[in-house]
Amino acid sequence: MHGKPSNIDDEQLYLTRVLQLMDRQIAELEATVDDRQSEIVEMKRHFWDEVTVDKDEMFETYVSIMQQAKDLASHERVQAHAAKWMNKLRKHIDAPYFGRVDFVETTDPEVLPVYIGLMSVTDEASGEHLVYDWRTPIASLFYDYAPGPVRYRTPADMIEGEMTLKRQYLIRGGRLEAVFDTGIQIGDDMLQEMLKRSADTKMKSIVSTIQREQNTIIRDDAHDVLVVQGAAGSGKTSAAMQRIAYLLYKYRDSMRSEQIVLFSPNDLFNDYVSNILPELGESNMTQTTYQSYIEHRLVTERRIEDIYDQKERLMSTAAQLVGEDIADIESVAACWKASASYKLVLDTYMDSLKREGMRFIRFGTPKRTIISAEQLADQFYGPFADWSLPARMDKLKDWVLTELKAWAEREVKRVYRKLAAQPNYLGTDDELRSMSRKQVNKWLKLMRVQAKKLRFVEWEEMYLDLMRGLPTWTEQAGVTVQEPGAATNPMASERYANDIGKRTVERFEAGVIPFEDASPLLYLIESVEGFDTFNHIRHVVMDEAQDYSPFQYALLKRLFPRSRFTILGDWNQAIYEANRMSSVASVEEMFADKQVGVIRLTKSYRSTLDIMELARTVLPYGEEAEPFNREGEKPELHLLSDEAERLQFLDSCLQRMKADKLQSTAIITKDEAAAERVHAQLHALHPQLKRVSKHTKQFVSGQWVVPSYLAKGLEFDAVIVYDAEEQTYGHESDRKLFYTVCTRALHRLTFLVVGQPTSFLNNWLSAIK
Ligand SMILES: Nc1ncnc2c1ncn2[C@@H]1O[C@H](COP(=O)(O)OP(=O)(O)OP(=O)(O)O)[C@@H](O)[C@H]1O
Repeated sequence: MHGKPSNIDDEQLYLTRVLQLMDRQIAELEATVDDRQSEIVEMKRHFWDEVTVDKDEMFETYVSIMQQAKDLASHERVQAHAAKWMNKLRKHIDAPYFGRVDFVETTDPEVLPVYIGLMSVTDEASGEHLVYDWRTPIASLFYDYAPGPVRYRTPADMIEGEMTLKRQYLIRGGRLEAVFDTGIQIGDDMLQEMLKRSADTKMKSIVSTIQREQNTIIRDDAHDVLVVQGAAGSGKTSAAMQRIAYLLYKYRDSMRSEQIVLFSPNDLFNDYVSNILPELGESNMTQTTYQSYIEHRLVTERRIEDIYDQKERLMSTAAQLVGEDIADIESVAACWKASASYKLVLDTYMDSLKREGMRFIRFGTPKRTIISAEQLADQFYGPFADWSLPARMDKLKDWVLTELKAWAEREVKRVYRKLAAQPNYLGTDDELRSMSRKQVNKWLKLMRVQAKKLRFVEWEEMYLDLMRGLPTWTEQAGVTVQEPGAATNPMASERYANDIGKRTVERFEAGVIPFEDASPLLYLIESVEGFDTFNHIRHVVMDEAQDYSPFQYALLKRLFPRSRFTILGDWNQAIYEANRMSSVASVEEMFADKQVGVIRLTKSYRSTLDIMELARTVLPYGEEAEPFNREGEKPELHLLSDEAERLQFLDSCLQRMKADKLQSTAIITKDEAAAERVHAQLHALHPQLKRVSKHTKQFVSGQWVVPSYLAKGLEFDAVIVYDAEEQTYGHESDRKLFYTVCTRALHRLTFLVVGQPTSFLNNWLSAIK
């Protein structure tokens, strides 16, 4: 492009040119797709006609078949590629670009206008790049600089020059609706426009308004582990999604979307973010949760408690102890079992297993033992004793397989003799042999699977051995059990260890593996069996990373040894006191053997200025969160005389939100029981009202009742905090939970209170008096 469009008419002409080119390309690709489709159909129909089948020349026949198959595959590849490109053009033709920078390279006086969009558009006839993909190196100028001296890095070089213009466009349905010339930040006007919008059902991409600090996250390539601490609503999740799209573009020849894994808090959140990559023209990555990995890996008949059940349990025991001056043993146990100190206890226990303590499961049929538990232990602690634990397991497996084979040979003969000795005629000799083999193979097959999967250890029983002797093991490990933040006290420690051990045994006996025990149990199993690894995974993204314990980090790190990590968290929102990495510094320590980068996002985009200012008073000592200057309704607090009046008021709130056409409203209760109650009471009047539970899989717009901890990571146009009283949010440990709840609101925040408002609101209430 020579000569730059400088006024609105020129811009209109440029857009028309781009649209015409895209239209032409779509038409050409359509023709290619259709042609190839008919050719493929023809080739498939006449595949054998084209092959020369020559009985005497088998090699020639083989070559001929291979050639035909190769031609077919090549046609199919071309067709798939053309179809993909065509769909991309169709998708982006409504708004082919959103930004432009004019760049003059130091070594060349010509002005290069760089239009930036979601995909590149090139005029192949002239070789001109009419639109650059937002992920190209030159496009980074748009996100990083104001007009003036600039530079960007290409794979080969650093290019320097000057930016003479920075412009943004609002294009909808192929029509140019607005043009803004912008300065340092990507137009505040544009961002205001974006942020004023209603919360949609799914998270949206932010490509056209990525901020400079977010761009450093998206394009960072220097670190193996990138840790992002970002205030609530600072765009951590959004930036992470764009980062994945960026990496898929940059490494398009070597990285596929399935090689990227997103660990998110739950299925609902996974659904919430599932649209972004397809919107950006990429396939979705693998999305999972830590719980689903644990459930896949721990083969057990017991129910594995998840973090939400644990939270409910801890909230209810804490509520029972309000005002009492005794330690909450449930909370002490949950915190301690997620700590590095408990890991030392497990390591000590594991060390002892080298000498004794392994519990094995016999091999055999229900009636007959083939290899007893004692024989297995004799091998493990006898001939294999010099090897490491995983090597011993491997050797034991081989030994078992050999023993089983020998048994099977003996058993087939025995069964055959038994059948042959029967007075009734059962079949020919061959038939009798085959019957005997079949009978034995049935058991052999089962036992071989058991051996190959190393399912011959009673792991849960061993874990309970550890629990029964917990005070001793703790002492041997040289650590103490203590309340979080309390001073070391060996007497109290022994009592705690004893109590914790007993309670754990009781829970296991009741058929439940508590959440705090699931990761340690898996750690025990994997340390002895050898660790599971997913070597093909290239990148792991952990969202809500403050909610993972050191144990979980250690497991994930080992699971993905060849992967880079993007770790996003907000330590202000660490609502699982019992299960968390204490700080960004501890994450850095965890990955001390890798190149770690830390980025802090302090600006918050989600909520209005008033909501963010309120949130800041809830957490005065938290990490900085600078609100984006967006006006809205002031947060409200309503004092109500009783539960009946609260429900009545809620009913009118819901009606108002509906009349105001808000797309999404959340009534946030502290716990699940309250959510169930509110939903049951209001459902008749508001049949559209839905309740979120940990089993909810789909995020759709509308009116919801949500327990506090499940609202994490999500956002709503309006949030009504159902039970904002001291009685509910009265404990210091609820402060971050309350902060998290308040920061879910984009435009409106309402507190309902029966009794005394929570003291977390005191600062705000005195400020607005
Ligand atoms: N650069 C941006 N342009 C437009 N919108 C943005 C930008 N950055 C963030 N947002 C919007 O701000 C909101 C919050 O973003 P996001 O959910 O990614 O933040 P977060 O840091 O993960 O939040 P939290 O930790 O509170 O869950 C979203 O609505 C997102 O679209």
